[in-house]
Amino acid sequence: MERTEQPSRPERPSQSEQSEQPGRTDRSAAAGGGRPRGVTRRALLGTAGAGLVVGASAGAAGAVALDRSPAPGPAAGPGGGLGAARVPFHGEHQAGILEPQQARVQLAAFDLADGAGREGLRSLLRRWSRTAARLAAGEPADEFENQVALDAGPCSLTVTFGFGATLFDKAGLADRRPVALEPLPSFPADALDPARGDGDLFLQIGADDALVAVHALRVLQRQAAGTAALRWQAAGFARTPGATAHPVTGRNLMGQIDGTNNPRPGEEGFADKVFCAAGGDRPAWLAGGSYLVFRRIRMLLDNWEALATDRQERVIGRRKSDGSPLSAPAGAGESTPVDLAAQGPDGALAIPADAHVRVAAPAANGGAAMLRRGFSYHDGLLPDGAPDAGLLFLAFQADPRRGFTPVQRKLSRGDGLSRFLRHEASGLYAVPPGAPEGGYVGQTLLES
Ligand SMILES: C=CC1=C(C)c2cc3[nH]c(cc4nc(cc5[nH]c(cc1n2)c(C)c5CCC(=O)O)C(CCC(=O)O)=C4C)c(C)c3C=C
Ligand SMILES: [Fe+2]
Repeated sequence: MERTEQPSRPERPSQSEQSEQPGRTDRSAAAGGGRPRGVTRRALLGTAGAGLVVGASAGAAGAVALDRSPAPGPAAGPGGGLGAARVPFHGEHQAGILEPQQARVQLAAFDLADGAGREGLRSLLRRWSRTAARLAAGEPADEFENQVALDAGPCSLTVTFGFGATLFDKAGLADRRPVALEPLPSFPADALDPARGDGDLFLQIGADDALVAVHALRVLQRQAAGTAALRWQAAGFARTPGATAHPVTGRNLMGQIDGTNNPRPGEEGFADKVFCAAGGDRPAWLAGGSYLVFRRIRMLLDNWEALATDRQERVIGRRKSDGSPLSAPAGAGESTPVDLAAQGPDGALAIPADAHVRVAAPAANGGAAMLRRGFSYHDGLLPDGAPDAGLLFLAFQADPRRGFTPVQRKLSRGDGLSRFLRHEASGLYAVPPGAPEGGYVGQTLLES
């Protein structure tokens, strides 16, 4: 049975469409295009009382809880409702950056085969883009369709492509490698396994259904045969839409509300923090693109869970219950601004000197900022019985030399949270701009 187009397939809204907060823009608006053509706000929000509901305090792209419960009517049923939500593949920026995080993610990196060269890369990127666009629109792949996800709609599928530094030499593009794609420095306590990081080509595949994401990966992997081989793969998850009674920013496996203080689309300076511009040492082909830092960060959950809640909260600087900063009264809510100077009745800092939010804050790092979009992972137990679980940290930024690197340098030295973390794999990728209709991701690199 083939999946068919639904007559009234709702588009998946951007963060701003969900939050309805003034001053925010949706993915296309951030790209200067406004709401996707032909999609009304009503379609984006679903019918009254059903569909998409958003919290006022949501702060993070990808951290906004969203009720995508099926709307009544013709879109319900197989591929309808939540499954019918779709994110257009084409646009100024690639999909999977500004949209809310889906419930599932597959991350994968590939290495280019010897001899594939520039032509092999171009052909692969064309095929991958075509397939990603078809799957995101709810159409079957036009090659290697294995019918694994036949009954499902696109479930907000996004496929985001990244290029590792090693790609450029192999594809005869060394002169086009961005300077900012230089390897990340090693940080104290890094315990990185290169086999689970780096890679020439990177894919972030997000969907609200695990099978839809795995299906996309499988098809893309088979299309790469002979041109690029899978180097590593990781599966992650975030909160499933509709899992909470009220929209709340998602939690990580330490139980913290994670993603509150992300840069927000529509805020002044957002694009400068997240997207690349041309000029200076910044290549024109990457304008409108971004850089993605990936870190596989294992959490020492047995140690963490042995800590009393009030001590856990002092490690972060925010309460577990509602994410409110320790500088504000309990119950103030996660959107309450952090006051790093606030003192308790005893005169001590309300947010401890080594609290994660203090050490990571842009104010403490010369304004360094990034758009975090991480997913949890839980891959069973290690030989010593500890959970192999943590965060697939993903952060988009305009320049890692001004974003991730200075912040991680500081965290690795003075962050109370780092006692409970192990950085086990790492990757840095240039994320090209989005492709126009009829184009492919990477075209600006390969054809300009
Ligand atoms: C180098 C960058 C960062 C890494 C690595 C990192 C790992 C990491 N963080 C959490 C949990 C939380 N982080 C929070 C805030 C926060 N984290 C970073 C950067 C890195 N985190 C920044 C820039 C910020 C925002 C700081 C601010 O401006 O206030 C929070 C608080 C809620 C929030 O704002 O998101 C939590 C919780 C974990 C568990 C983790 C590694 C596993
Ligand atoms: Fe953090």
